[in-house]
Amino acid sequence: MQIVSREEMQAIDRHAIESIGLGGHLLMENAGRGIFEHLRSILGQDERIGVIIGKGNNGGDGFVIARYLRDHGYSTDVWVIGEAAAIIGDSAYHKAAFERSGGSVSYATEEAALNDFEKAMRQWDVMIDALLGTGIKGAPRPFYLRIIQCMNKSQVPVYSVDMPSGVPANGGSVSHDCVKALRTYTLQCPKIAQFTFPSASYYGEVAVVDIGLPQASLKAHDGKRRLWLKDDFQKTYPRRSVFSHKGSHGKGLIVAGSEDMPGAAVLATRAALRAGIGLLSVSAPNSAKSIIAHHAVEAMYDPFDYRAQTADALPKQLSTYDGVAFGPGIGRAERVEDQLIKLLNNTDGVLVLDADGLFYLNQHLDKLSQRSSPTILTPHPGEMARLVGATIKDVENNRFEMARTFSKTYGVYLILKGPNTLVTAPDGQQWVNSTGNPALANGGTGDVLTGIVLAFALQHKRISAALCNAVYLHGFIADQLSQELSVQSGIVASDLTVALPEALGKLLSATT
Ligand SMILES: NC(=O)C1=CN([C@@H]2O[C@H](COP(=O)(O)OP(=O)(O)OC[C@H]3O[C@@H](n4cnc5c(N)ncnc54)[C@H](OP(=O)(O)O)[C@@H]3O)[C@@H](O)[C@H]2O)[C@@H](O)CC1
Ligand SMILES: Nc1ncnc2c1ncn2[C@@H]1O[C@H](COP(=O)(O)OP(=O)(O)O)[C@@H](O)[C@H]1O
Ligand SMILES: [K+]
Repeated sequence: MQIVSREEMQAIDRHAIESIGLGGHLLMENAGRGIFEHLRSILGQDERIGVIIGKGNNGGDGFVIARYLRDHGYSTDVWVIGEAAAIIGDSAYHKAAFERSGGSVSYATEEAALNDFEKAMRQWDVMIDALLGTGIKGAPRPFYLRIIQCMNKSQVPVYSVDMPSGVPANGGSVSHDCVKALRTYTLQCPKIAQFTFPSASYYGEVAVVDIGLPQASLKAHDGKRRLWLKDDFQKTYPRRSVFSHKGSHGKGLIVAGSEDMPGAAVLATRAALRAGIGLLSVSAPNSAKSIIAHHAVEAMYDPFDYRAQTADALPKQLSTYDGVAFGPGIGRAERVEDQLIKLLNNTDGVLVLDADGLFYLNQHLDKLSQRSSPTILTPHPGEMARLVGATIKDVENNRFEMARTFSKTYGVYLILKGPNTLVTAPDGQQWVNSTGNPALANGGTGDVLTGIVLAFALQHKRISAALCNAVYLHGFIADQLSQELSVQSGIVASDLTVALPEALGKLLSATT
């Protein structure tokens, strides 16, 4: 499913109307009707519904919804925020259809009308927010802002059309009030704002409504951002040949752990083994080795002198591995920087950099472009901020743009973690993960992801599919555990490694 910017959505609509010849009022009919079909399955017949309509096309969708609600016997109260004369084009077409069907409209044009509007609002059980959609420019103007504030204050559940009003479709920083929706009905394509912060926090639940935009229009303005779904996992997950052997599924090395953080190495190791890696070695200081060995008996050990303060503090035979993951629990020391440089210069296979393995990377970014085999970085927003010299807020506001620029500049695969983890390939293609929940918001879950990433990168045909599947499975395990236990806390990283095979089985056998 394509994720779009404001400009792409407008260009897609324009293409459908001008090049394909679909009328704008037809798309509006599809939008309003589609949302109505969802609403009728959740609204009680005795509920009083307020429909709040702005002067653009988002408001036009509101007129269609109001017509269907009325026709199906729902008590419907329609308010236009603005003058009657401001409703033009396709929206005026549907306003006329609504009125000719017997519907009536109230108008709130200025502050003086606010009292009446608020009085009407007190009668409502539910409201439909068709005030502003993708067409918003800047912050809502003062009167619209007052309406938005009234809506939020009222505590009446809000169902937003396309976007929670006030939210800019491209996300970014949002310092004004926006409608806080209980649910948002996204029209055809999710917008970037649904996956950046703080804009995402206004959406509530999200349902996608197909409005019949032609594939040709979607393809003509493809921003190369997609949502990665179960179906994508099932299509791309590699099935094993009966003739395969341990050498067929990748030989990996995990450089992880320290005296203070042996657990990170355990988690990454167990995850890589459970995620099906053929052969796995671990490099860790002697002080951590026995703990790791105790918890992951299947792994081998590639020893080196961890007390060495130089790049010699790495196994000698790096080239014998198909892939190396570096970072979980290694801590910060001069030696770590030396190790990073050696890995960047000397590994021929896949290189995964995570956690403190990323700490010194901002000093050595030039080395990334010189690598000829895939480099995968797995930063959380704090680590990303350090890599690009920005604030965490900047990263959260502009995840898509920032990740794309970084991946293209340095030729790396980037997994920018957090809710809706974003995977970016060196050519700029992006995929948003659709699994995971706050059960993952605790220490060690990132180490598990690193293990799965390494294992999948060595088993999939395409690295991008491997990474999307790794984050999908990681989130899916957490979703399964949260569902089974009915909690989103108390699930710890090692639970994920135990639950991995069963979750994978469910994922592969589930029908979409
Ligand atoms: N045919 C199609 O394209 C289809 C579109 N569809 C629907 O249309 C939506 C996009 O419609 P849109 O482009 O008309 O923009 P919309 O979100 O209604 O807002 C624009 C209006 O708001 C105003 N306004 C702007 N900024 C403002 C501010 N800061 N504060 C206050 N007001 C502000 C602006 O006024 P102006 O600046 O022109 O004075 C203008 O009147 C889209 O989300 C989807 O729901 C579907 O029906 C499918 C077919
Ligand atoms: N609220 C959330 N919803 C979904 N996934 C989350 C959430 N919070 C954290 N995660 C996921 O949990 C993992 C945490 O990784 P990280 O921050 O590196 O933790 P650690 O370094 O302690 O292992 C990431 O995969 C991240 O995407
Ligand atoms: K809206």
